[in-house]
Amino acid sequence: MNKIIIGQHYYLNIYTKESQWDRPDKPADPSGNGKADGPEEVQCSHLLVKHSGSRRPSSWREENITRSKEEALDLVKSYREQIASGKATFAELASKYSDCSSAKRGGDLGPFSRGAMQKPFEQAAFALKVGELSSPVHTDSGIHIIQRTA
Ligand SMILES: N=C(N)NCCC[C@H](NC(=O)[C@@H]1CCC/C1=C/[C@H](COP(=O)(O)O)NC=O)C(N)=O
Repeated sequence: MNKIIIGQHYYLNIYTKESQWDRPDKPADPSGNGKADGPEEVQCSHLLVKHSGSRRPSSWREENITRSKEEALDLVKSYREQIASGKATFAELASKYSDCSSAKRGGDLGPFSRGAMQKPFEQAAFALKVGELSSPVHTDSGIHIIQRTA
């Protein structure tokens, strides 16, 4: 049975909601990543470029997608460079060029937990800080750039 000592302070991490008697030895991490296993849920936008090897080589943009994987990677790299350099916004390019129906929402996939997306996508998404842009990510769908938005 835990002893309650009247008047003894305890410390509450307002981000992870964890409490402890001992004085914390470092400031709490506002991203709530104080937990070893990171966030429960993230929100991301993505720009998907499909290729002939995609699990479904078709999209709202193109009935039958025949570009090679190499061509898709070149496109993804050029889009990433335009976004990273501020020449274009993520939403502008995703809404024009993404081979996913989320293009209509500037690439927004909404919030999702682990288990919703294909593993390579999930691993990359959960490793991003809010606002961060991923490197090109390969899944069975094609090649993605991911931006974590929440
Ligand atoms: N929960 C939300 N918002 N939607 C369900 C997502 C289902 C999930 N989808 C993916 O993993 C691919 C890669 C990341 C985004 C994504 C989008 C795909 C890509 O296009 P497709 O290869 O399907 O033609 N279009 C929709 O599913 C899956 N487990 O297959």
